[in-house]
Amino acid sequence: MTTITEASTSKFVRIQEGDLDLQLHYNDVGQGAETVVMLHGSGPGASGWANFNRNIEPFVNAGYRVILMDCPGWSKSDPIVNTGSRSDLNARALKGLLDAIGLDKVHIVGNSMGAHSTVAFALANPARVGKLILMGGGTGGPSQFVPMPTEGIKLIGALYRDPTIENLKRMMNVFVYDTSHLTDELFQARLDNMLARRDHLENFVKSSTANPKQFPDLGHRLGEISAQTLVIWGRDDRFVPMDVGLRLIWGIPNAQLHVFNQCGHWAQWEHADTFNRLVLDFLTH
Ligand SMILES: O=C(O)/C=C/C(=O)/C=C/C=C(\O)C(=O)O
Repeated sequence: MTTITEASTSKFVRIQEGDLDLQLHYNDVGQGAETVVMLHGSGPGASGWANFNRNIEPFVNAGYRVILMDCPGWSKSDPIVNTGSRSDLNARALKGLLDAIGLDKVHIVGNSMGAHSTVAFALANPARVGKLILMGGGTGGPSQFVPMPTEGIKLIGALYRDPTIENLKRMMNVFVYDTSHLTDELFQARLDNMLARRDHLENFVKSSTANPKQFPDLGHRLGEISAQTLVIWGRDDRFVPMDVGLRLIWGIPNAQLHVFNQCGHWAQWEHADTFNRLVLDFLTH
């Protein structure tokens, strides 16, 4: 069996979606009849590969084609300053990507910002979604219990403004429940990703200054989503609080919620084996 690597699955595509005209980077892995798109979160240095490296192979081995889209303004995709809804921007980018590579209908796993963007995509393109998996996100808007912005989101902001290893460690230590799994190698890889694209970091700060509400509250539209939806959360999420997940299952008619104990904002990584089994079972039945 050939080893799956970032380099061997790396692809670029030019998309034109209305006034959105840019080059996107994505990874295309496996050859299944059904496709799972994975959308990463908004932290500095995030990418599809960085967010989902513990999930790609199990999905491919289960027979799925996996597409990891790097959102505009992240990783090897083109830079952008975004002053409107970033959820809508990413949804338009995903539509452009799917059109360009000829995919009609996909399942989507969205992490945090990726989950906000998944909901925006499903609302705009209901016929093109199979099942949805929303993790640590799905809509912006307030928590009923936790002051916002949360401590995690404040640390992301600090890291974007001042991308040092110290600020990265401060953020990552709040990111996960069990920090003993955060290795120097992981910190270094993430720091390298961040510093490779200072233009992305600067653009994120410009975007958030121009429009602090990059992820609007889509709560009032959740009832329009008919797709079967699995919402996954970490009980100890200090970035996007768990009660946002309760709002999602209140709003989306065909939604169920799984909460991981001892889990922060990265369920797909912190509880990878259970996460993979749970999602693959949900996709199959
Ligand atoms: O502000 C929000 O609602 C969303 C925040 C995020 O998307 C944070 C995600 C962070 C990561 O997943 C990462 O890998 O940095």
